Amino acid sequence: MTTNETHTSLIMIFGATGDLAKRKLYPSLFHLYRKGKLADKFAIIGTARSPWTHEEFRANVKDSVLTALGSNEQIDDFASHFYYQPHDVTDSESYIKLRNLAGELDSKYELQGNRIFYLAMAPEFFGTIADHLKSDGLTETEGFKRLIIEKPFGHDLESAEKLNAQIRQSFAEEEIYRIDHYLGKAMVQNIEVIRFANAFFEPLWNHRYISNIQITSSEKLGVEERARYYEKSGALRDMVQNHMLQMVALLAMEPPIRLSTDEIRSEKVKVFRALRPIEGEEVNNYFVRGQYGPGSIDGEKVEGYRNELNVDPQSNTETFVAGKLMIDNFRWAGVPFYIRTGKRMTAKSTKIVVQFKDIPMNLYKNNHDQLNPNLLVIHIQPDEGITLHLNAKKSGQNMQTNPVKLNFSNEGSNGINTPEAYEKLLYDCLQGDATNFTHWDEVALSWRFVDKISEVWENTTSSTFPNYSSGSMGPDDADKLVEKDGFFWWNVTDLDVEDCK
Ligand SMILES: NC(=O)C1=CN([C@@H]2O[C@H](COP(=O)(O)OP(=O)(O)OC[C@H]3O[C@@H](n4cnc5c(N)ncnc54)[C@H](OP(=O)(O)O)[C@@H]3O)[C@@H](O)[C@H]2O)C=CC1
Ligand SMILES: O=C1O[C@H](COP(=O)(O)O)[C@@H](O)[C@H](O)[C@H]1O
Repeated sequence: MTTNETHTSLIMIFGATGDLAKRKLYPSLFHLYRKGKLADKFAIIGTARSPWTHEEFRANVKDSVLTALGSNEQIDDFASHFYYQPHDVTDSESYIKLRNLAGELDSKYELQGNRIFYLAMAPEFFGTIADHLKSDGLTETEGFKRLIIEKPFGHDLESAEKLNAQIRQSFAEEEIYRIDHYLGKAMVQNIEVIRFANAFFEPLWNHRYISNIQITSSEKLGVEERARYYEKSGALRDMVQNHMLQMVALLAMEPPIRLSTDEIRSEKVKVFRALRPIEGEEVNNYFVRGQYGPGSIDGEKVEGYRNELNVDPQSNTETFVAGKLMIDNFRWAGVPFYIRTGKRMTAKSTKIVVQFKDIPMNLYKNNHDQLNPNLLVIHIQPDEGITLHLNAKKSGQNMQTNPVKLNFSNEGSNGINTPEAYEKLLYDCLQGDATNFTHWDEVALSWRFVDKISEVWENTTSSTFPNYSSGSMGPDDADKLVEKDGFFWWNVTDLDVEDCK
């Protein structure tokens, strides 16, 4: 469901002085404002412990927009909608102050009692805030009330269940918007369109014609200042439980009977239910973990993970995961979905490669032509687009083949598209469209899958860490994982849309 309406709401941001708010949320809100999607009837209340005034807050918001977008047109008008209330999440009294300010702004901007609460804070506070929002009367409102909740949603299934039960005391499932920012990326949203709006893909989209699917999401950055969180999370919880599994679900799901939130989510849930559980001794046959050592990125020397700030020098935390997922249903029987993700790799790149099966016979082999497999490459970031790798005839008087690439480049959006993803998702929430947010059932099933793997990894110290150099594409075992099935990882750095023209 999407419309181009403008929307009226109060947005209350918990964690308003933090990194996410500054780098992603304020620039996204500014974009929406500039595009006329927020109209004049909106107000933002920022809250955190820092004792800022409204003016200091507005100056920070302007600064973050200027830094991210370099734009100052309409910035003063935009910033005038921002208000700040210092507040400690555990202190009941300050929720009363927030409630009073919300009431005042409701009348001033004619917000019809619509409220979005955005929890951009450390996850240990999510439950407490949700409790207070109800007990201190902030959710008693005449309009809609919606809760946007950042990742991670729990640390494992048990903690996620507890958190879910707690927030469900204050919000109904349809009022909860669990963010997975990959679901806001243009080309992730395009997966469904590519599959379900093209006559020639859907008939081929199954085990008869697809040999394997590879999803790579590599980063050049290391752990940066996030070691306190990352040491307990690792790449499996940080990237696989959410973003990687969500992409798998979109690639593997059945066509929904209609494009409604419930129908799409229900098809994704069926994929998670069909995921072959990997546990115990099987884990190391299906999954490979890695941790970066020192190396060089863009010609600059960088430290290994164990030397990063706040990281245990003996850390057993994985900064890289490669895995083979099997979806045990009729459509996907026998087709491996390979995933890999990690920090400090060669390139910042997210790509999906769908490799089709070889044709039954090569008629051109007398010319010693090696036929390349057909590939569909979906470029998620930094370049956005689609490439089809085909075989065509070489020009001239011969019957020789030549690999060719048909390319669609999503012009005008070359870069890391995270702010745009937040913009889309914020707008979806304003519209009450939860399709691109994760339902509790998806979260629960993906934790159930991931927990079995982390159980094994946490109970066995890796004797090989660090096992890949910064600036590489991960440990050798990740290559072996795919090679033992007769495949290899397609080189994502050779597959850029620009290179395919
Ligand atoms: N940063 C990013 O790129 C991403 C972040 N996320 C998620 O977003 C959330 C926020 O992350 P991030 O912005 O990086 O975190 P930060 O540590 O930068 O910000 C935390 C915020 O919480 C406030 N805060 C801390 N303790 C309290 C308290 N007791 N009462 C009230 N406010 C408090 C801090 O402000 P003050 O000190 O003034 O109180 C600050 O505004 C996390 O769940 C994270 O996992 C998800 C994806 C990417
Ligand atoms: O959620 C997260 O995602 C980022 C990667 O996001 P991207 O949009 O830049 O691809 C990752 O760096 C971070 O560790 C993780 O928490």
